[in-house]
Amino acid sequence: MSRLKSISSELLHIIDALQAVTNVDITIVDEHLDRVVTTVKSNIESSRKAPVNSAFHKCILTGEQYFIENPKENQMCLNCTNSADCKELIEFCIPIKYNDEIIGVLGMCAYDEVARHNLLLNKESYMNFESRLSDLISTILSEKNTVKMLEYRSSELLTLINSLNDGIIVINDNKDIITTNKYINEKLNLNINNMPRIRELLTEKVYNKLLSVGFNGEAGPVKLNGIEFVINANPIVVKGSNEGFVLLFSDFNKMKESVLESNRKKDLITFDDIVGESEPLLQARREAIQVAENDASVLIYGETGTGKEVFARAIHNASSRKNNVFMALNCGAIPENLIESELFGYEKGSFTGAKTTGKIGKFEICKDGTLFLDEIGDLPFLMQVKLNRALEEKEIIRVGGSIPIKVNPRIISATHKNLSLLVDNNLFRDDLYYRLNVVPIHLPPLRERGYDVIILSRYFLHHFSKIYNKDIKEFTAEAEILLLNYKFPGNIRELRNLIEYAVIFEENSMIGTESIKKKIGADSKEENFKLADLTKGYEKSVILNKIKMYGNDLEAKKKAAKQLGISIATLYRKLEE
Ligand SMILES: Nc1ncnc2c1ncn2[C@@H]1O[C@H](COP(=O)(O)OP(=O)(O)OP(=O)(O)O)[C@@H](O)[C@H]1O
Repeated sequence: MSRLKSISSELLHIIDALQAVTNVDITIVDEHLDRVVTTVKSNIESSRKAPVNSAFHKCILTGEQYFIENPKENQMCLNCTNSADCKELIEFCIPIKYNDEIIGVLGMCAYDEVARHNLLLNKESYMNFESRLSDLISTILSEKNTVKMLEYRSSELLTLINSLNDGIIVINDNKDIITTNKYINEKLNLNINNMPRIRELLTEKVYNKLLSVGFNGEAGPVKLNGIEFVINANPIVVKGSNEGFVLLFSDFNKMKESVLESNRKKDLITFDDIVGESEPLLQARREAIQVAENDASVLIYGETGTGKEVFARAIHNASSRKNNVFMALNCGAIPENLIESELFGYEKGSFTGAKTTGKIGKFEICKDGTLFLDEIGDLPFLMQVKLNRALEEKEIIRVGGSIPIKVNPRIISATHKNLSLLVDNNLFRDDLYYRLNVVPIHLPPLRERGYDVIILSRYFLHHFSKIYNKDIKEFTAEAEILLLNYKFPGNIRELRNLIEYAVIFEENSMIGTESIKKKIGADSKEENFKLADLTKGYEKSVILNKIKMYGNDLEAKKKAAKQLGISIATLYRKLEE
């Protein structure tokens, strides 16, 4: 549709008014010569296109005005396709411009002598009318565009809020419901023709909570129509004044479920995923399996990278809480002033930098799940008091809030520090220590796990070969000896990174010492690689391999020793070297 046609009703008003003043007939055609509006009553005149090569046509082509006093004889009209039937006694064509473009023509035509006389008399003033006419039409078109844009934006917004998987309720300053989306209508059985007031929809407690924060913050979870919602209110501010509020209703269980889902996807770790056969690891594994079933607090001791979080996840996944959330918080990695809000959440605006909506803390998110507090030895003293109180009373209060919230997460904590020493030196509260240390589990460092280094190395080799699409299936004997002799201060994490590196850079079909040395060369001590040490390490790995094959009891070990042609005493001595 041409631009002029899109404003035809407005144009009709204009030409009616013009005709009343000028007493001449007025026609407006668009750039295709289609008549958009006309005051000419004759059906034939008003319905057909303006003729080709007419003054209208030329006006569109040139953008010039044409005043034709004697249409029948004028040179201009000679080629006009309508010249034979033309009934006009005089004609004046003014181009209509919009953004410097000719989008049509306004034509004034007289069909009787009185009108002709009128037009002639006012010729000068009509000639000056062009720019005002264009201005008028530009204004109408711009307004039309704005309205169109607003209509588009509003249906765009409506489509957007209706496609959300959260509920939206918009209320005005009087707290009347103005707009709702499809989701909340369905979940709360709302009828758009008979909306309750927001106060009737929410519980009194939640309504008052939102009111107390000026409908600019979070409330809930609240059960509405059987669903638990967390409500986030935000003001709609127009030129500095509050015109209403948008309330976002999020399904609390879905929020929890999404954390669960990401946990599940990330690593559904079970005890079967804990690789290793050394006695200290098996011992820790046995204890963890035993304690997993009940809700006792577990404190896992171990150096960095020994698998404390892996154990915590395996315990959670073997417990009755496995279908609830598991969350980890590294108490040593979070600035002291943020730990409390991370653990307990905060109300809107409780501190500089706090989100305007407030935030749920980890305690609340995994209130029925497991909270893993890593590096618990780094928890600031004041937070130890608060944590102890939360565990004792099974409730928390958000930072900046006053309402107690019931929570009951299982706590698994971990540390690489000697907590009882910290307690002796008054650096860790004893009451919290006893609460957390119900079942202590000690994870051995890799250097005390003997042949596990090789088992883990092979496990990671297989894992990364698949990931990097490499056909590397084993290590050379020298590479295994090198691994057995290295001390791995970063434990399993370091070993894992080392094997990943070696898989990426190895060009042969077996991982050799070169790829490994490239990574640990700087950290490893030269003497580790003296021939005597390498031989010892190799002997040990061969013996451990046999033990793995025959078993760990005395009879099996005797059999292994016989196979290797050494006495049982030599076997033990070589294992201890
Ligand atoms: N028994 C295991 N079998 C396989 N992989 C393991 C095992 N234990 C740990 N890992 C891997 O080693 C890395 C370190 O493990 P994790 O993060 O659990 O250690 P951590 O003791 O919690 O470390 P930190 O004290 O630094 O937080 C991870 O990549 C983990 O997947």
